[in-house]
Amino acid sequence: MKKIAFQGRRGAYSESAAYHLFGNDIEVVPMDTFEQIFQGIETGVVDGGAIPIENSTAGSIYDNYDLLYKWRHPIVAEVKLQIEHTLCALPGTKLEDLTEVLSHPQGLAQCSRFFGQHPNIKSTAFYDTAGSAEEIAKRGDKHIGAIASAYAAKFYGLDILKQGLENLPGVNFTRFYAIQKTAIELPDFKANETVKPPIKTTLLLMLSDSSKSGALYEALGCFAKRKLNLTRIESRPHPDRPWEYIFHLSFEGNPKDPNVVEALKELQQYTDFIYRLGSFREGTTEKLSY
Ligand SMILES: O=C(O)C(=O)C[C@]1(C(=O)O)C=C[C@@H](O)C=C1
Repeated sequence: MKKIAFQGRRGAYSESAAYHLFGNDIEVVPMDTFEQIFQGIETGVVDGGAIPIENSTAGSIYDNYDLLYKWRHPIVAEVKLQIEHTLCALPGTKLEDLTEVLSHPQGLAQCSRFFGQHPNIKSTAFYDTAGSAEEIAKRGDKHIGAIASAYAAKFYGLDILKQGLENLPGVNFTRFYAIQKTAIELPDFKANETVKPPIKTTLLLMLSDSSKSGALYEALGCFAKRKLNLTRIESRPHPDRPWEYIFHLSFEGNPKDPNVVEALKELQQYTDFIYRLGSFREGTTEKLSY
């Protein structure tokens, strides 16, 4: 059985992502930090990992962008999960009893409106959503609540005080990647065949002359002129070259497509570093399930 790591405690959203990405026949391995997932894959302690990369309202999970650059483990799959947060607390607690609510910073950001409406409740960052549910179950304090999944609330024996706590109920999604030690074999490219969902490719790149005006525009022209659809671009500071940036760029395209091969060849003229981090099927949108 494959061992798949995720950051957090049992019941974290990333655990649900692990099942969607690798199937139900896996052993999930909770880890304290994202870096431990990458390390575990490197040393073979686990076979793969499920990592969040961005939320549709709160934005990028920068730690994972930086770890993808550092460790270069290939991305092999993607899923977009609809995240539904609950406010949970010890059995018998009422909303009026709460003075503090713990959760992962992303969970707090995605539920910021709740704190705006309840200025007397303090929000406290904790290292993951399910871990915050576990923590309040351990502390046994009726003044503290947690923001976590309904599954986590049940798992740690808590009551659900409110459901759909996210700022935009029904439209709060987090995109997750599956990473492992080796890349997957891609389907062959056939001209005039529409593959659904399409193959996406993610690259890391650095521009060779970023001080030149239009440098990024020219580099991206390689995709535009071949009608290759860019789906995401994120820039992150280089870890040891001040004011230089690493671009994480995703586009719809199979590297076996000659059009993609040409685009990447042309891109080399404008970059002094390109690395293909992965090519995989674009993720579908799914509901939480454990
Ligand atoms: O804390 C969790 O449950 C996680 O899986 C982490 C995480 C994240 O880092 O974005 C995953 C999905 C939600 O967006 C909130 C938190």
